[in-house]
Amino acid sequence: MEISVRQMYDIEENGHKMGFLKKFMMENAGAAAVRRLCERVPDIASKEVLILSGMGNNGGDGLVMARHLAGHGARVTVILLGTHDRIRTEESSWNWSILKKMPSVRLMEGCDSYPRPDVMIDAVLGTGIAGDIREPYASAIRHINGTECFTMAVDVPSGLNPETGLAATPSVRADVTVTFHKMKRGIPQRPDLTGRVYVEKIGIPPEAEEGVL
Ligand SMILES: NC(=O)C1=CN([C@@H]2O[C@H](COP(=O)(O)OP(=O)(O)OC[C@H]3O[C@@H](n4cnc5c(N)ncnc54)[C@H](O)[C@@H]3O)[C@@H](O)[C@H]2O)[C@H](O)CC1
Ligand SMILES: [K+]
Repeated sequence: MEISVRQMYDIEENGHKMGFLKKFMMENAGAAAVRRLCERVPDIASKEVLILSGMGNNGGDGLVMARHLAGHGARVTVILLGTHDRIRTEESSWNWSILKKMPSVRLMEGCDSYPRPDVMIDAVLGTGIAGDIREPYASAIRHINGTECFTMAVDVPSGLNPETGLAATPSVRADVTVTFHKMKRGIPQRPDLTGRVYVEKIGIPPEAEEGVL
């Protein structure tokens, strides 16, 4: 079943009000994405992974992935597309503060030149996308598309509108996309951008869908 972005936000909100806090959803989202990544890239411990994280919760999912990937022995760099004081949500800031205590993960706040990794994680933009892509997000997306390496998009390839299926210029072209809870209706419209799509449950109680679906 495909759902709208509005329905996804309402389900998330209901789950949060039930006490299944958004930070738990984010933890499960990042962990599920890493499990899929390890399936697709079995020798992850020998890999250089670059995570490009935006300032919203899509970026927060990327921060969770950084911690899990460090646990798997990967060499992880996170580029936050702004400064940490401009992170927009409590759950994402919370994950950033954990990474600050982890020398095993290289953290950068903004950057002039991007490292060239073996694996790229697109955690730039998710369901919060609105309008034309602004900087520094646009450059980050162009960088992702300019590398040949294996690319995983978190929730939706950045630039693709998960409601309408319309793709901004630029939009990420991913090898795989891991989306959360249920398929958002715009995602299956652009297999050329998403690559293979996995839909992962993130622990939201089914009761959170009552009155929404
Ligand atoms: N579905 C769930 O239950 C869960 C989803 N998670 C993840 O959260 C994101 C949605 O997070 P949100 O903070 O609402 O939005 P984004 O991160 O996608 O973007 C907000 C961020 O981006 C800026 N922005 C928006 N449009 C543009 C643009 N055109 N150009 C540049 N910048 C833009 C905006 O200003 C904000 O800073 C969802 O996709 C999932 O990945 C939860 O982690 C778990 C639960
Ligand atoms: K993304």
